[in-house]
Amino acid sequence: MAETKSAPLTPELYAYVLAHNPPLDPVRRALVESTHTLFPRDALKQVAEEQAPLLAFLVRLTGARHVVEVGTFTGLSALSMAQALPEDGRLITLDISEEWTAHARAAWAEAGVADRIDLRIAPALDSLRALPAEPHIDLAFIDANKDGYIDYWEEIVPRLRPGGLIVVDNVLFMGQVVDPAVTGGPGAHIREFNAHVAADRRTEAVMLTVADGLTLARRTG
Ligand SMILES: C[S@@+](CC[C@H](N)C(=O)[O-])C[C@H]1O[C@@H](n2cnc3c(N)ncnc32)[C@H](O)[C@@H]1O
Repeated sequence: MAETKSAPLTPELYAYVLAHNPPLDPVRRALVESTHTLFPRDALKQVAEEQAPLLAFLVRLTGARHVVEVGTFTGLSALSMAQALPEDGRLITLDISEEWTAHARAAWAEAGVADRIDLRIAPALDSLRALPAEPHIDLAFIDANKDGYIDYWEEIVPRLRPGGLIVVDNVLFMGQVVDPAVTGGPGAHIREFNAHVAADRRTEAVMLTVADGLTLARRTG
C-alpha cells in the first residue's frame, strides 16, 4: 500500500487554503451564492471554490486563446477562464440546459466577458464533432456527464494543439473509482475513463487530488 504525504483536509485546513488563494471577485462570489439559492439540489455541480482560481491560473500559464469547456452549468468555471483570456481569446462552452446556462449568461454579462464566451446548447458530443478537425484548442475542460468522458476525450485530443492542455474534473468520483462494490454508474464510467487516459500515448497525464480529483493532460504528439 502506497503511503500518502497528503495532509487530511479538515474544514480548518480547507478554509486556510481558500484564504491563501486569490479571492473570488464580487461577480463570481455572487454567482456561487445565487447558484446555491436558486438551484440548491444541483449546486454541488459547480466547480469547487479552489478550482476557480486554478482554472484561471492554467489559462494564463498556457497563454491559451482557444478554450473549450464541456459542461457549463451556471457558468462559474467558464467565467473564471474567460476572465483570464487575453482580449482576443475565446471560450466555447457546451451544455444542454437552457435554464442553468441562462443564469450563467447573466453573470458573464455582469462581469463584462460575455463577448468572449460562445455558449452552444446541444449534446456536447455533437458540438465537439462540429468543431474544426485540425489541432487548434489550447485548453479544454471536461466537466459534464461522466458516461460521455471517453467520447469527449476522443473528440478533443486530435483537436488539441501539441503542448495543449486538457483538464478533467471528478476523476476520483468521491472515491468510487476504488470501490469494488461500484460496478456501474458514474463512478464506474470514471474508472474506465481514467484507465483510458493512462493508456493514451498521445498525452502525458497527471492525476491530482484537488477537490473531487483533477487530471491534467498535455498533448505530447
Ligand atoms: C458538473 S456540471 C458543470 C459545472 C460547471 N463546470 C461549473 O463550474 O459550474 C455538468 C453540466 O453538464 C451538463 N451536461 C450533462 N449532459 C450533457 C450533455 N450530454 N451534453 C452537454 N452538457 C451536458 C449539465 O447540464 C451540467 O450543466
